[in-house]
Amino acid sequence: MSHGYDYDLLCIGSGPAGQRGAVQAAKLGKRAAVVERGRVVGGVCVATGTIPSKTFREAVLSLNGRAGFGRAGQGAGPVIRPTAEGLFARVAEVEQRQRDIIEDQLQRNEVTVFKGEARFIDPHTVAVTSNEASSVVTAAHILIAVGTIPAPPPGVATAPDLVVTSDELLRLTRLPRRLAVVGAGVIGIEYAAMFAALGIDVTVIDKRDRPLEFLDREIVDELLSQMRNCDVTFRLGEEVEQLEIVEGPPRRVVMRLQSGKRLVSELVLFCAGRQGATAQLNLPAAGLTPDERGRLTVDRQYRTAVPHIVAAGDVIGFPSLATTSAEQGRLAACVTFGVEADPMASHFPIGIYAIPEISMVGEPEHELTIRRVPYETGRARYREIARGHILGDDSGLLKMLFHREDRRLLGVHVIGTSATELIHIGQAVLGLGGGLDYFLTTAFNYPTLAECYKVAALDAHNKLSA
Ligand SMILES: Cc1cc2nc3c(=O)[nH]c(=O)nc-3n(C[C@H](O)[C@H](O)[C@H](O)COP(=O)(O)OP(=O)(O)OC[C@H]3O[C@@H](n4cnc5c(N)ncnc54)[C@H](O)[C@@H]3O)c2cc1C
Ligand SMILES: NC(=O)c1ccc[n+]([C@@H]2O[C@H](COP(=O)([O-])OP(=O)(O)OC[C@H]3O[C@@H](n4cnc5c(N)ncnc54)[C@H](O)[C@@H]3O)[C@@H](O)[C@H]2O)c1
Repeated sequence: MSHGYDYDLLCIGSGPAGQRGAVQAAKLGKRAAVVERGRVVGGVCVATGTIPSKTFREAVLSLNGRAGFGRAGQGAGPVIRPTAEGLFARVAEVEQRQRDIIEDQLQRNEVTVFKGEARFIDPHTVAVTSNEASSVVTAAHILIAVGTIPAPPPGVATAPDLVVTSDELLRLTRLPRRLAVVGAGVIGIEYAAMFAALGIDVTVIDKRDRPLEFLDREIVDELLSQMRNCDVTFRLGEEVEQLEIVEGPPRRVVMRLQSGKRLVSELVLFCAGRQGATAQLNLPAAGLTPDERGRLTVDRQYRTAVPHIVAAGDVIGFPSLATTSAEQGRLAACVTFGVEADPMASHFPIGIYAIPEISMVGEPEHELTIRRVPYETGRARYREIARGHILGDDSGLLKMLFHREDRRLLGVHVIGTSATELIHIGQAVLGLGGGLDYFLTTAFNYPTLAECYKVAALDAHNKLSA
């Protein structure tokens, strides 16, 4: 089918979507290649996103000596003053290991890797340009998996010591005493929690009145309360209009808010959304037009408006997670080569690696209320659970929502130690269409946090029987 082309599938971008798309094509016996403009393979996921941020979090937690709450150096023992160098060393080590694994996997599957920036010449032809070389590659099919870049801060360019996005944050050479975080999305909340746990004064500014609106409100309220206990200040309902650098000494950043206020900070993390990384692709040459945030629209089979070009991962928008991007990339490759593959399950979990961590699957309470679905809640607090005591986590909470009539599980919401792991029990039950009776009749290992499921189910059962 692809006679005359260099490759059967060319994936632009080597993040989770591009990698999985290429490997899936190779497994189907196709000639696959990946183009990556970054120094190394792995995408935002390995270079600046998921892997570095989660490794940094572990480094912070190991300083605190437990999965949680309070600030570095508090509690027993001498005060520890962490250094940027010490914290980031582990990040670099894990990133390198992840890259080795990905490179090895691509090599094993005979996927060619082109280093350079891809730019369409025509719908089947891409120019790949780097400082060292340039080449032209043709392909029968193309997977656009270029991911996203941070929205730029208004008014200033990023400056390593004053204004950073999540791309530069973990390259700081010293830790600040105060940090302002603009944007209380997932990135802002995660990093605010991590820096606060290091004893840094953190202020979070967001134009919305409630952060993380897609999560269950009870869980978000609990998170904000725990973050406030860690001295994080939230300025909600405040829009940052402009950033300005004031030459010192000391040099400072001034944030002008729409309300007329001015806030001064020694370092600003600007994480107020991300946009599709399509600006350099010359999409018109391929016959494609991105939306106003640089993203591409696809159908349920990841096809763009041009039949032989598919797109997957963050560049197509929600849910923009590493795991869903990888699965989309794999499915897009299957679709491309006419291989039957079940669509991705609709119930995928969301994990927010704040301190404490949060995870959810299914629907939050306010969505059920809006849709007038009759439901009952069951709660288990870690302080009632033996494993919670052993871990020293008294503030964790697991909440399940069941349909009042047929007792189906509708949603699970967890805040506390291992929430992002614990959620998968709920995900399996939800995905298999199970409900209250499963939890009432099953037994879990003891002492584990899984016991929360039993306790929460009994709580819901008692309410439904009352
Ligand atoms: C700070 C942060 C933390 C995150 N934490 C989590 C988390 O905990 N859990 C989670 O599930 N998700 C997390 N994410 C999201 C996750 O990283 C993304 O969903 C995932 O990386 C998207 O994969 P992708 O393959 O679509 O694109 P990306 O990983 O963004 O990869 C795209 C690649 O394409 C390359 N590229 C772009 N344009 C071109 C071009 N013209 N030519 C050649 N190459 C090009 C880029 O250099 C990049 O390497 C986080 C993101 C950030 C920013
Ligand atoms: N654990 C995870 O799964 C994880 C972790 C980190 C990032 N991610 C991914 O990264 C992306 C999140 O990126 P993000 O947090 O930058 O974006 P976001 O869009 O989620 O949040 C941006 C926030 O900034 C606020 N904002 C925008 N402009 C503002 C302004 N001028 N002043 C004040 N507030 C402003 C918005 O109200 C919003 O709350 C998502 O796609 C997410 O899926 C996922």
